This record gives sequence, C-alpha cells and structure tokens, in this order.
Amino acid sequence: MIASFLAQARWFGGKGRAFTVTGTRELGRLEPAPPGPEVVLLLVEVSYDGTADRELYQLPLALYDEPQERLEHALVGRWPTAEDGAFAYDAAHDRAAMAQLLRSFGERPGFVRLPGHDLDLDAPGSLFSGEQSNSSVLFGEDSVLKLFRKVTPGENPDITTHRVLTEAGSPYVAQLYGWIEVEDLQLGMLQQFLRTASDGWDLALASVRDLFAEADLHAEEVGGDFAGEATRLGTALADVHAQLRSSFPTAVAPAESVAALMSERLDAATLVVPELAEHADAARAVFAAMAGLGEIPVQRVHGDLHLGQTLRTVNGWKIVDFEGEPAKPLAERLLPDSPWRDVAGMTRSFDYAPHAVAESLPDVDPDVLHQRSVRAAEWARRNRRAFLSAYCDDGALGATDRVLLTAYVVDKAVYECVYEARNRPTWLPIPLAGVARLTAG
Ligand SMILES: Nc1ncnc2c1ncn2[C@@H]1O[C@H](COP(=O)(O)OP(=O)(O)O)[C@@H](O)[C@H]1O
Ligand SMILES: O=P(O)(O)O[C@H]1O[C@H](CO)[C@@H](O[C@H]2O[C@H](CO)[C@@H](O)[C@H](O)[C@H]2O)[C@H](O)[C@H]1O
Repeated sequence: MIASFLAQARWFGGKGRAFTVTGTRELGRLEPAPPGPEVVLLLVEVSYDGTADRELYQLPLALYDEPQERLEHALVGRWPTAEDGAFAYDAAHDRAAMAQLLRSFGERPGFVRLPGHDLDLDAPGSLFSGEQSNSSVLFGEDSVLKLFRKVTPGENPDITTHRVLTEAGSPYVAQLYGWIEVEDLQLGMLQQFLRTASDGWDLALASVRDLFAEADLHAEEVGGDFAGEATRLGTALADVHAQLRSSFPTAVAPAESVAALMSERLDAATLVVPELAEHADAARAVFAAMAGLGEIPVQRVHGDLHLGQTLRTVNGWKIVDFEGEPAKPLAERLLPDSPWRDVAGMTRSFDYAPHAVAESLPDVDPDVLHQRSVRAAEWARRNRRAFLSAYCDDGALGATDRVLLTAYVVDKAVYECVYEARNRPTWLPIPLAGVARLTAG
C-alpha cells in the first residue's frame, strides 16, 4: 500500500526504478487533539531491486477511525491499530494534522524554535506546494513548514545554511524560525512566509511573453524587460556567497578532480540520454580546459540554483531551497563547492525561460520559428550579461573564471538532460539544445 502511494508522489525520487518498501519505523506520535487525528511520524525505507541502494522517505500519517472524504486523494491505506485499523492519510494534506505539528514547536523535544519571532501557533495550515521535491505547508500568513521527504541522517544543508544566513541578518533569504529533528534526522524546516513573493521563474516567463508579443521590439525596449531584475539577482547571489564564505569553511579543490567528476557525470548521463553522445567529445574538451586550472576555491553554496528558487518580494529578491541537487547523496551536497556552480545554474535558467515559452507556442512557419529562436537567444544573452555583471560587481569576468563558468554551465546542462528525461521528457530538447550550443565550435 505504501509502495503504490510513493510511486505516484511527485516528491518520490525513485520513479522509473523497480523498488520495494523494505521497512517502516515510527519516529514519534502526536496525540490526537479531537477532532484532529493521531499523527504518526513515519519513516519508510525503500530498496531498489537488484541493487544495494536504499533510501529513507518521510511519510507522516494522519490516522482517522472513519474515512475522510476530503482527504481521499491523500489516502495511503489502512493502518493497523488495536481496534479495526485506521484510515491513514498523508498528513501533509490534512489541516488538523498540520496544526498539531505547528503547535509542537517549542513544546515537544525535537521541535526546535529559534528566538526572534513571535510564532502564530494557531494559524491554519494548508499545503501550498506538494508538487516539488518536498512538501510545504503554509500557516496563515505567518510561516511555512517544509517537510523534507527524502531524508538522510545528519545535517540538512537547507536548515544549516538558512540558520547561518538568518543569524547573519541576510536580507536575501526567508528567516529561519525553527526545525524538526528526531534522533539524527532533520525532518522539517519552519521559516518566514514571504507574503508578497512572486516566483522568479514566473516573472521571467512573463517577460519573455512580453517580448514575443512585440514582434518589432528588442528585449530592452519592451515593458517587461527583465534585465533590472537579473542585475538585482546577481547582487543578491554575490552577497549570499560572500556571507557563506565567511560563515562556513572554505578550501581549494584540484580542478583536475572536479573536471574528472564532470566527465563521469557526462558518461552516466549519456546512458540515460543517448542523444548526448554526439556532443560528448566537445563537452570533454570543455572539462579538459578546466582541468588545467590548478586549484579552485570552494565554499558552501546553494548547489541547485535556478529562477524557480528565487522569489521577488517588496523587499527585493530572496533565494530559497539550499538543499542542493535532489539526486546527489547528502555527503556530496555538504561538500564545499565552487560558487560558479550557482552562477551556472542561473545562467542555464536564463536560457530555459525563453525556450520554454517558445516550446509552448503552436508550430508556425519556419521564418517565425527562426525569428523566435533569435529573440529567445537575445533575451537569454541580455539577462545573463546583466546578472553576471552585477555578480562580478560590474567588473568583467577574467579568463580563468570564464573557463570555469563554461565548464559548470555544460555540467549543469548535462544534469538537466537527465532530470528532464526522467521527469518531463517533452522538455528534454531545451537542455539538449543547450549542450549542443555550448559545446559547438
Ligand atoms: N519562505 C517562503 N515563502 C513563500 N513561498 C516560499 C517560501 N519558500 C519557498 N516558497 C515557495 O515554495 C516553493 C517550494 O519551495 P522549495 O524550497 O523550492 O521546495 P522544494 O525543496 O520542494 O523544491 C518555491 O518554489 C517557492 O515558490
Ligand atoms: O526545484 P528543485 O530543487 O526540485 O530542482 C529540480 O527541478 C527543477 C525544475 O523544477 C530543475 O530546473 C530546471 O527547470 C527550470 C524550469 O522549470 C529551469 O529554470 C532550470 O534552469 C532548470 O535547471 C532543476 O534542475 C532540478 O534540480
């Protein structure tokens, strides 16, 4: 029953692989506060058939004696109890269960609350993003609880990075209010709800649509020009990187080993996306150029930055989700990395946005298609330049930085090919064309 629930959940990372649920463990129970349910903090172990791979997922359950029609879509199955067996629902979808979780902050061991914010413990909860790697529940207009779905023992970088930036007073993140920690598992993160936020990805798409609607104008001439925002994003990222450099350990890494990892990732990606093979030699040449750079500085970074991880508020841009690439093992996500990885992530996003809009438009004659692709490239170039220039504090990118950035951009586009093949196959052409362009000539 749990296996079939997992298989259809967007946040389940094992989609497309044969797996078995090899264990469940209760991490705790929150007593019912009638008419609310009993909440079981459940950990599910998943093993992938024919491999030694194992993963842990958090599936908090709301147990009710009677079926709950309003929660039908979140039914996990029947759960054994002393009596007949309860109806078990994914608790993230249940307001009453989430209210119990919120009220536990500062009350129950493991529900850690940071000072500095008068938390509204009675705010009503509603799931506002169940379609991501994790599930986020909004409490009134006060706070957001992100329940981590795939969990690994040890530090969760989303919590520790937010904590450091909150304590340093960074204006570029939502303030951390607390977290849930049971044994050595960090299960959830409670933070400031950014009430006035607009998603950076949505704003970028709106800007591109504005450009496409004005056949005779250039990107800088349309009302929805995004370059000012791209500039502010560059400033925000530079500031966050500087803060992370001063708060977490820094080091240097041999460029040769980083380049070797990129090549390995390319080999693995080519098995999933065979179309990458024709660009593999050119991509390896990009990585080889980087390998010759000696040692490169590394530090705590975001790790999976793209426009969808940025929110525009009345108080400027905020960066969210410091968990790193969802597919990477935790140990790897905690390692210091090059800040160019984040810059590359944004660079790729500036390429994605115009091409995602172009892909969504109905097919038309070749001249229009050509014109659209020229204008998509123009939008991407303009915003990439604005972002980079602000990131470098209006200075130009040095030759070494350019080589590094190019390698990280290619690496990111290769990663995206695998991500799209697994999650949104119709979008695969976007990063694939990116790899082709980046490695051409
Ligand atoms: N503090 C916040 N306030 C308002 N919205 C937020 C906040 N944090 C994240 N979001 C929104 O929720 C979405 C999911 O958050 P994110 O941290 O990226 O979760 P996931 O790990 O599931 O991808 C983001 O795209 C953003 O739009
Ligand atoms: O937000 P997540 O941490 O789950 O990141 C994953 O999903 C992203 C898509 O939601 C994916 O981003 C890719 O698509 C974006 C448009 O939807 C685009 O802006 C990004 O540039 C592109 O990488 C991300 O790679 C993946 O890790």
